[in-house]
Amino acid sequence: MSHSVLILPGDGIGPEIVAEAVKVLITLRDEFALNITLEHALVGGAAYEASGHPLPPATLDLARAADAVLLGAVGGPQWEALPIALRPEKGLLGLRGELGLFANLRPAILYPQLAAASTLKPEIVAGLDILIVRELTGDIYFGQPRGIETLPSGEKRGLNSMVYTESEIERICHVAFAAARQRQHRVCSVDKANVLECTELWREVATRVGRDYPDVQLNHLYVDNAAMQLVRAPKQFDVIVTGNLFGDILSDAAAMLTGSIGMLPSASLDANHKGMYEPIHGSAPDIAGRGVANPLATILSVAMMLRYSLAAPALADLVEKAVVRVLDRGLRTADIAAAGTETVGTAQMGDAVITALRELNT
Ligand SMILES: NC(=O)c1ccc[n+]([C@@H]2O[C@H](COP(=O)([O-])OP(=O)(O)OC[C@H]3O[C@@H](n4cnc5c(N)ncnc54)[C@H](O)[C@@H]3O)[C@@H](O)[C@H]2O)c1
Ligand SMILES: CC(C)[C@H](C(=O)O)[C@@H](O)C(=O)O
Ligand SMILES: [Mg+2]
Repeated sequence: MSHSVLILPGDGIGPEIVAEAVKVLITLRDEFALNITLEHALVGGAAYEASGHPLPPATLDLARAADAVLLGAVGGPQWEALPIALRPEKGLLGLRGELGLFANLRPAILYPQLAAASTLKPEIVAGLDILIVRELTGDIYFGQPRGIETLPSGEKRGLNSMVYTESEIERICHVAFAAARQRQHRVCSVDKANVLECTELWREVATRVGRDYPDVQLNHLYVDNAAMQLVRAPKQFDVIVTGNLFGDILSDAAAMLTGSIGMLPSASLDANHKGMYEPIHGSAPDIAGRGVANPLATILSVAMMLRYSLAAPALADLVEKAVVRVLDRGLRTADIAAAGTETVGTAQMGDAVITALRELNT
């Protein structure tokens, strides 16, 4: 069966890193019998420039029709003065919300070859393998009411609402517990139940769902402690399940444990395994256009796409093995290179992954 994949390069380094991931998809299509069709569309700032909206209806329609979406990154300083509703980030949030992509899987794995690239001591991070399960369509990101209003005094007030329903918490917790069953059978639920009622409910529901998984050990941490534990002793974690905002922040922190944010892929899934796949990093305006960004997070996102949406787990393994092989060979983009050592550019890294894929096929 043919699967359709929509490519949304986005802004900044998005087009550069996505180009390498598309090379991987095309190689798999042409040389490894992966039955896919590729479509391209605009999202984010690029779409705003072309059509006045960060998520044009045509892009949303294509995304709805696709089996999987590959997204680079959105945003940039040139769009920061726009109203929130027209900002590039709204394009991304619109896709997540409209497609119902509530389950965001963000694995943080330390490749042994990159132990020296982590800012933490090697013994703290060696063997690290965490899965952050971030709820992606609720919380303060989507809660109502929201906005900036002017009070009778003339002073302005900004407002966002942290909102979760029981069913939203339940379904993401089931994703986390099911994932833990495939791993180390441990779930840490992260909240701020000592202060916020919304997350008091989160803890209650997580505990209830946990009773369906007696073989999985559940513990709870407040988010401030969880942030501290992530840098103190990250290997204590197996699966972390948390809300949209805490998951956003904790996953960037987890990224640095692995050496670079340029290494972390993600999958955002609906209830039927339709998914959007993107690196967890942003459009990196500081390095955009220079051909130096690390494409591996995006290429590893393709591996997740193969596994979760394209029913091609063997090819997913192959892509991951190819990434390991280029790391073994010592290829390093600037973000994962030790000081003073040789680096490769975005396209060279992508080409090296393709070479490794072909070698692994023989
Ligand atoms: N999913 C997304 O599309 C997404 C995610 C985060 C931020 N953003 C947007 O991106 C823009 C920039 O945000 P930011 O600077 O806070 O975060 P960022 O993730 O873009 O960059 C943070 C730092 O990491 C570096 N970096 C990121 N990706 C890299 C890669 N692949 N290779 C090498 N280095 C990399 C950048 O150079 C920068 O120094 C903002 O507009 C923000 O809203 C988008
Ligand atoms: C760009 C922004 C909307 C996004 C988020 O906050 O979810 C990003 O930081 C991410 O982690 O994917
Ligand atoms: Mg983020």
